[in-house]
Amino acid sequence: MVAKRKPMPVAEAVQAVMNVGNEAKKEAIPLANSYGRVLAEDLVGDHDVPSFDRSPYDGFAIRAEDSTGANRNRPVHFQVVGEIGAGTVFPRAVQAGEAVRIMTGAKIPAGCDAVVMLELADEHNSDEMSIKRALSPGDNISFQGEDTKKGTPLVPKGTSIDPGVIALLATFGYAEVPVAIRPRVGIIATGSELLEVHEPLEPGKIRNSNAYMMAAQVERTGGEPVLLGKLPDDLDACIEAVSSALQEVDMLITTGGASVGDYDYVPDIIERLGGNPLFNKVAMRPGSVTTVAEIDGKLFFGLSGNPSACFVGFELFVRPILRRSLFFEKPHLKRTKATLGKDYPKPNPFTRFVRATLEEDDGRFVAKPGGLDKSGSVTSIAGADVLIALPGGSRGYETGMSVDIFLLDDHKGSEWPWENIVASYKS
Ligand SMILES: Nc1nc2c(c(=O)[nH]1)N[C@H]1C(S)=C(S)[C@@H](COP(=O)(O)OP(=O)(O)OC[C@H]3O[C@@H](n4cnc5c(N)ncnc54)[C@H](O)[C@@H]3O)O[C@H]1N2
Ligand code: MOO
Repeated sequence: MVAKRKPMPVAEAVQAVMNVGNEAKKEAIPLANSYGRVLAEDLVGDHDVPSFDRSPYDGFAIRAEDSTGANRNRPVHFQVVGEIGAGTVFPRAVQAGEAVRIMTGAKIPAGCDAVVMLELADEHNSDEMSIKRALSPGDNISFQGEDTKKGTPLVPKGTSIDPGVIALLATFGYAEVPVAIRPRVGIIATGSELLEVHEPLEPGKIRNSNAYMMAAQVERTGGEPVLLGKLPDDLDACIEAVSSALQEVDMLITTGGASVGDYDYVPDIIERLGGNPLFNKVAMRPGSVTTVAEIDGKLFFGLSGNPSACFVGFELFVRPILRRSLFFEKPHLKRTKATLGKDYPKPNPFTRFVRATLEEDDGRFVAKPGGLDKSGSVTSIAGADVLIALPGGSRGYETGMSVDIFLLDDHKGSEWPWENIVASYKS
């Protein structure tokens, strides 16, 4: 007789994993390699940006008061006393009636408080120009600190480094960037039916797809996958492999063997290695067999062998703790609402996480369950944008109902109807 397992509610199970401390650690890496990594310290501007008043235009820097009264009939003339490009500083204070030819990005010379655009100045020769309109102090100046002031918090730690963050890191002189060390996540596939990816099919066998899928999930989350191969259904071999893998990695995932069958060894492995089980069944579908334990102070995830269940188990249980150990403040999948795009008549006592595509219809997000909705299905994972969360109960769900969705990719969103936009901006 197989011992009955008691399913733990999903939220409680997720919390149980999050309660296991997984300290985030940092390292310094070159800026050029930091894209996609996670910032390990708050980024605070240590100087004003820009750090000096500068010209936003090619033109002439003047004293605004000297232009008083200029109009079309009575242009005001200036003596052009020099020229500066960006990076060059005019060496002296500008006097009454003088102008400095200045290029975009150059520091405003001392004494000047306005810039006339080149197009609005009449140049008479290389050392004289006139203008037909008066300027006010501050006209056409990019002021020191207008972008950001020294001491302003700009990007919190735990943020993915994207091109905008890279621009800031470069602006503030981070040749080396403090980033979270990518936790090493070991992946072992179990099952005597598994073939390597390059092997031809044989009767009763399948290729190991879960290990590679999870390696990609680990990478997408920000961790470093460590593929540790596949194991036959042999308890001693599994125990040996899990035990030595745990020495090498920060957390370990196995796929397969988590259920109650004759060769489902996950419970035995945990027991034999003296692990502390957090749960061995979750009130969800797919992935009800998801088992998590702490062994030797490290998290051990026994995910289902069924591909869709394995996928969901990773996103719900592995992703958040991995993100927590990358300093993320909000480690869980982003949640929002959408309209159900297709009937889901199958009632279930457990919460269901249904793979679906996300489309936009008349300004609303519509989530459409796609493909075969079985936990053994592999095809419906590809192309899934979201997981629809359907609470357990005795009824099904109808098209048009409002449902919670979890976004599988941080940057998901509907694509712009680009041709329409281009058409509407034809000027
Ligand atoms: N009597 C019961 N049988 C089952 C129960 C149950 O409660 N009572 N639960 C079912 C549910 S739900 C799930 S989910 C599966 C979970 O099974 P395991 O985690 O033990 O996984 P396996 O039996 O090893 O494999 C399941 C399925 O997935 C295929 N598989 C395994 N590894 C991989 C891989 N690396 N890549 C691709 N596919 C893989 C495997 O061949 C099986 O077809 O148990 C149900 N049974
Ligand atoms: O755990 Mo199974 O995936 O519920 O279907």
